[in-house]
This record gives sequence, C-alpha cells and structure tokens, in this order.
Amino acid sequence: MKIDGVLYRTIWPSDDGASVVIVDQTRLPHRFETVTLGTLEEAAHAIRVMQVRGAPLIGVTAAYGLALALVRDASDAALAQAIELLAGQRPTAINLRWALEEMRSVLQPQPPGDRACRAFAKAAEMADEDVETCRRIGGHGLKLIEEIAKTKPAGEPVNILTHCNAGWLACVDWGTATSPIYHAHDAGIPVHVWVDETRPRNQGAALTAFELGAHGVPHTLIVDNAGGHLMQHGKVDLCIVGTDRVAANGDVANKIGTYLKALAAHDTGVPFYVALPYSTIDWTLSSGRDIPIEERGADEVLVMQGRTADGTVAEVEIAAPGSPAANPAFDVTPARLVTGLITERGIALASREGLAALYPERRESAA
Ligand SMILES: CSC[C@@H](O)[C@@H](O)C(=O)COP(=O)(O)O
Repeated sequence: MKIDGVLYRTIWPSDDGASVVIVDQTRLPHRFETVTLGTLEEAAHAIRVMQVRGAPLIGVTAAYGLALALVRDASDAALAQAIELLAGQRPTAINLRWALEEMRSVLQPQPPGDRACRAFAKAAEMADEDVETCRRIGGHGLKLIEEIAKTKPAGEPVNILTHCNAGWLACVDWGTATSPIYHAHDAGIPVHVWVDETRPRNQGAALTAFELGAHGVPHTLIVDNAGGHLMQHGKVDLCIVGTDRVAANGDVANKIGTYLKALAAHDTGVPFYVALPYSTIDWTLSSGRDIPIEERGADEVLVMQGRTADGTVAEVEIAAPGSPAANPAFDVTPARLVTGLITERGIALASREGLAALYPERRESAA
C-alpha cells in the first residue's frame, strides 16, 4: 500500500536485522507512525494493545516476536516460554497460534545456536507468503465483483459492504476482504464501499476508511446499524468481510456485529462472502460453538476517542455514569448464512464438504 507516495507493508525487519518495524495502528487515522520492536515483550505488548491487529498480521508479528526472543535465549525452555507468552495475547484469531506452531516445528529441531537466524528467515517467509495469499484471494474475489458489474448500468458502481478492517492493515499487504476490492478498482471496475464504523474500537472508521482513501477507492462510512436498511433498499450488491477463525464446518468468527450483517444479507438476498487465508481455518473445531470469544474492557464501550479541532486526541465518556458495559469483541456467523468462502485456492461453499474439496489434504484431520 502506498502512503504519501511511499510503498509500505505493515511489518518489516529493520535495517540492522535485529528488530522489526510496525505501523502503529492505535495512532491511525490521525498519525501514520512506525514503532520499532526490539524484544519479545515489545512484540507481545504490540499485539495486546492492538498496535498491530487483524488475524494474519498478529500471526506474522508473533513469528517475529519469537525471533526476537531467541536472540536473547535460544534454549528449548525459552522457545516454549516465548510461544506461550505470545499465544496468550489474544484468544480468537487462530492465525496467532498457527504461526507460532509453524515456527515451533521449524525451530525445535535446530541447534539452539542456529535458531534466531532461522526464526527471522521463517518469519520473513511467512510475511511474503501472506502477501501472495492475499493477492490470490483478491484474484478469486475479483471474479465475483466482475460478474455483478456486468449486471449494472454502465458506470454505476458495485456497492460492497464490509465490516471492521480486514484490509492491508490487518495483513501484511492487500488485505483479505479488501483484496478483491483493490483488484477490481485497479482493473477499472467502478466500486463503492460501505464501511461499517465498527464500534467500539472503530476499525472501520479509523483503518478501513483510511486505507481505502489512501488507495483512492470511493467509500462511505456508515454507523454499524445502517447496513440492514441499505440492504433493504437495494444499495448493497455484495458483502465481503474477513474472519479470525473458521471452524471445519464453515462457521465463521469475526468482529462483533458480523452476524447481524449476515442475517440482514440473508433476509434481503444480498450475497455474503467471507475472505480468508488457509491459516484462518481451525480444522480441530467441528463447529463455531467452541471458538473462544475475546472479552475486552468496558472502557472501550463507555469511552470514545476522537480528535479535537486543535489536533489533540481526546477521550470522552458517552454513557450514563455508573452504567456497566459488556464488550464481546467477536461473534460467530453460522455457515448457513455465508454464501461462500473466498480463499487463496478459490471460492468454497461454507461447509465441511466445501472446505474439504478445496483442501483435500486436510480431509482426514478435520474434526
Ligand atoms: C484479515 S483480518 C480478519 C479479522 O481479523 C478482522 O475482520 C477483525 O475482526 C479484526 O479484529 P481486531 O480486533 O481489530 O483484531
């Protein structure tokens, strides 16, 4: 993604090779700032406070965090402890655990003296692979947008609704849900994106709107409750969202509110697609019922953050004093509400059979 004419990924190793640089997503959209992570603890902190977020990106950050840990101590015990610390930072996105288990399987057999170097190389491979995977997802999703574009009067845009940020900022580049959109826009197909603000952390308003704007994609920010109304009035042609974990039966966990969008899409006949890389499929879960849902602090609901006229970032309390708040960060959309899963291998039906057809090598191990 180009920001002010400079091509960026969301994470990259620093020039000295001993640290890693991230875009600090807690500063967006007001400031585009980078942060250097030099230790395991700094990487864990970046994941916990959501300086990096989005399922694929927290996986890649954890991989680099493990490499940073091994520079200090590459013993078997340190490897195991670092994996445990990183895996515990966020519970719902399976990519975090997937990336750490991939790292473990490569690093465990290595002599300790070789581990740090191998870990940096493997983390870099994962980052490159994420870019290619997301690019492929975009190629497959593009076909859906092309088909809808053919049905529209000339020059009229394909209206796509997305929830949260499953974009460049949630991955290393391209995004999952946004990759088909960027591909379509770059191919000259008129697209317009309805961006759910995504309370309470407003990833849609702060991040998705920011990156679509940076790429020149026409978009409109809406409150989370507007989607159903727009769908009823024929203003949404297609929904595409990302996901943090897909169970073996095609149930999908994603940012809280995704389920309500899927219900509205189902009721109004709007196709509802979920874009994901293979690393988001949890083959060990037979349904979405057992996906752990992150519970976050009440402050995120009770307090809103924004920028005042003089440019200072300020927090304001929005609730009646003393009211408690609950903050489940994700929900599960049943497979029956999902029109299809857009993956790097193609588009699958959201079902055990659909996933098994795309990933035959996992057929035996799926729960
Ligand atoms: C390609 S990212 C898919 C999901 O991770 C994304 O939609 C999402 O829900 C992110 O939640 P977040 O809490 O911001 O990490």
